[in-house]
Amino acid sequence: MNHPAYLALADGTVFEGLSFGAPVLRAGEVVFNTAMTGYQEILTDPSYARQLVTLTYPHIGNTGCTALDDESVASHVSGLIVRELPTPASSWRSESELPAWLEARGIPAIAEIDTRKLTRILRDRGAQNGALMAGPEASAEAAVLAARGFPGLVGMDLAKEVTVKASYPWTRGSLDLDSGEQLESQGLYHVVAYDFGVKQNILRMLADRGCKITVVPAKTSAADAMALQPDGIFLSNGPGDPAPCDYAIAAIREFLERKIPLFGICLGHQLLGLAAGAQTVKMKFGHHGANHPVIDIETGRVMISSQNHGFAVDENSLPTNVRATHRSLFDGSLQGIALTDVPAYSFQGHPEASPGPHDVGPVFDRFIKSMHVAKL
Ligand SMILES: NC(=O)CC[C@H](N)C(=O)O
Repeated sequence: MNHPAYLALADGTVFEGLSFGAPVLRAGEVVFNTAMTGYQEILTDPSYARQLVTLTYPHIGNTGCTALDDESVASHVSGLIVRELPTPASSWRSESELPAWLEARGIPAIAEIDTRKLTRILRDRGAQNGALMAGPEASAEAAVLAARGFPGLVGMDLAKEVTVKASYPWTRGSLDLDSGEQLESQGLYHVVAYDFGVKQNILRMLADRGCKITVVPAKTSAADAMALQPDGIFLSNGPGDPAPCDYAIAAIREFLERKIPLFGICLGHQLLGLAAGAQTVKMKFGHHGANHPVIDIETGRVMISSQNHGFAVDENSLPTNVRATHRSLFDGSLQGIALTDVPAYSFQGHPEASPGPHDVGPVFDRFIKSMHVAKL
């Protein structure tokens, strides 16, 4: 028997449904994600901290869960919102059912609500502050109060909350589908990767391209990072507003002065933009999905990309030494930048996909090439 669950928005709108995760109350920003696959990767993407994620695809949970699909050790998402209660898992890869998996991680989940109606609200009015309360004690009133008490993501530094406590090495690449073996990095380049909430597939894709990686905490100073003698610096994805992450912006400015190859993804892209002198803005409902077309401005090539962001670098604020390299074909927003005087690049979407299409994978190669050139 499923207990009741309530999803409340700060404007007082309440959706009543059934609980299938942990019996807890969590507040956050309510967003919608249009990806049709990859619920487990979404639920383990640390960039979703303090967000309640609505999946517009209705059949969620029917392939179960496996540790192989985790994008991080912990789950930081605040809650899950879906149309239908999950059916029993049917997949040879499945190790656990989604409801048990959510409960074990303390994540509340609501099903049997009208996710189309909710998504239309979010699309028309923008991402909303909200709260999800599930379990035998759940009440609509308590959910509304919690929704109204959530201050919103603007100004919230969450990278410092989800980052790793101590640095660690990473050399593991992707699973080789022919042999079933986990590939190992050849160790050609040493990359210091700032963990602002890193997704592991980024580390695997760097390892596949010959990088051995030292993952470091978000507040690592530029001097400490340089002491590790890296060939390049990587800035990861992560949750929250990039603007308050002043420690990271200061470190990136030093890396730019030293002209060391640098590559950023998502939050890392936004932080590079801020360090270079541009500004970031909060988007209306952001981009969360796995089919977003992005154009490479130089080549005219269009790629279908995975996206998950609610802030963006404002293209109009780019200083003269920063070039726009990619744009979203959904709303024209900036999707990539390159500095003209140093080998520093970044991409707003998710070239590592996971979940999503692999069209943008080659943007990693530009970083590898710049480390190769710097070593010559
Ligand atoms: N995936 C990310 O890195 C997200 C970046 C940032 N938290 C945003 O919402 O825009």
